[in-house]
Amino acid sequence: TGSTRPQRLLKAVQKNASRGDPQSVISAIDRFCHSSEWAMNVGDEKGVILDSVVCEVSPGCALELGTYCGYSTVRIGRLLPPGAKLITLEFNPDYAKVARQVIDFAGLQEKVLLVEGPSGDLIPKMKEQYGITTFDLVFLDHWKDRYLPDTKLLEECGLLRKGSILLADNVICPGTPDYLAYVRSSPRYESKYFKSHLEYTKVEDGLEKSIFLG
Ligand SMILES: Oc1cc(-c2ccc(F)cc2)cc2cncnc12
Ligand SMILES: [Mg+2]
Repeated sequence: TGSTRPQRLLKAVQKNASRGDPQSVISAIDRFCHSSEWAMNVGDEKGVILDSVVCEVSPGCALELGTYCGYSTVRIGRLLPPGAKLITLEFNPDYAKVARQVIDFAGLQEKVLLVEGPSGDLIPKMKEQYGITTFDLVFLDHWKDRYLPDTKLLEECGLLRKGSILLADNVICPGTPDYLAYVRSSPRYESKYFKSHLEYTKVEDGLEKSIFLG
């Protein structure tokens, strides 16, 4: 039987990147996606915006919803301050299997905890199972119909604090209209749109950055 796209992406990392060098892992995946096969990583253009938000927030505790192959996990993990942790949730076991190997190849396994399962089930367990008080940064990059319910769940579970930052991918393409309407109209958020392009294409997309006001 043939390989899957995530497996071919992993092979490209193992072939073209250097073990323990996160930047080389990022570059190898971007090269694979530009020249070989498109894949739904946040990509290099939106990735620069992600990097700038991670550096600005400098989170002690971050959450990623939607790991896929671990590209944005590595982008975030490489910029975390010493002792900081990133929890990343992935529903698809085949994606999780590849992502673990990409994260390990980058040498970030001490900073990153990948948890397999549906975000709606895992978020309510964050405090008791992983000792989380609140998240300083949440990167939303999973199924578009889960952005709004998971955001409300984070609020209800007391996992956001005054100043927590939500950064959402794909708010234009594929689009998350209910989430955008919510964070842009709610008095509990201050929201800003960063215009960009769908990874590895010229199609418009962007990131929405929302500050939770408490
Ligand atoms: O960044 C992304 C892009 C796309 C996507 C797929 C097909 C298409 F035509 C356009 C966009 C889907 C995603 C699902 N989860 C997380 N991120 C995604
Ligand atoms: Mg995305």
